[in-house]
Amino acid sequence: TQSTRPQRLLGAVQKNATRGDPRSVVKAIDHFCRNQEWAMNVGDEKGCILDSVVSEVNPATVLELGTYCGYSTVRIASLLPPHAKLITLEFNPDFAAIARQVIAWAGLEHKVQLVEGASGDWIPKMKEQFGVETFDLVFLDHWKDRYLPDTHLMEECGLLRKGSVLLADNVICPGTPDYLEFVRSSPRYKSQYFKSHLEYTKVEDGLEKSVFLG
Ligand SMILES: O=C(NCCO)c1cc(-c2ccc(F)cc2)cc(O)c1O
Ligand SMILES: [Mg+2]
Repeated sequence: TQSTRPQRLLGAVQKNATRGDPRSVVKAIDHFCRNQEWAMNVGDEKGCILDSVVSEVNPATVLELGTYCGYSTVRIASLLPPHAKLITLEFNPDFAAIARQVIAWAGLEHKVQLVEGASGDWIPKMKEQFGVETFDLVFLDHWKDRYLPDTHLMEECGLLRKGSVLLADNVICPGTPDYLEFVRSSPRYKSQYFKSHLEYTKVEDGLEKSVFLG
């Protein structure tokens, strides 16, 4: 039976990365995606921007929407302080199964809670299920048409505080026009665009960093 691309990506990690070494996991995935098969990880170029925002925010609580194979989960979790928590939501069970193994290979299970299901269902349950007050950082990288409704939902559920940072992938490609228009025009957000490229390509893409002003 045929393997899937996520399964082949996991194989590349298990073959080429060192257990317990997050940087080697990131390097192995980037090498696989550049040389064998493109995959929709945030990638190395946008990944460096992600790293700098994570380091600047130094978050105690992080929400990632869209785990895929766990590439950005590993990048973020490897930069978190000792007792910080990252909750990552993934709708696709096949992606989630691969991501769990990638995160485990990196030795980061203790920092990461991977939740399977729809963001729209789980966001309202965050406080009661995971004892979360508010998120210091949210990385949006899931279905592009869910960025805006989920941002409204996070506000309504009191999951954002003054200074919470939203960092959104793919605001140009595939694009999130309604989200971009909202965060750039709303008086409740201070937005900034980080121009980059679609992972492993020369196509323009970028990250939008938006600070919630309360
Ligand atoms: O759909 C995406 N993520 C949610 C599902 O896990 C996604 C898609 C693409 C992409 C795909 C096809 C193409 F032609 C161009 C871009 C890129 C990304 O970074 C992404 O996050
Ligand atoms: Mg993406």
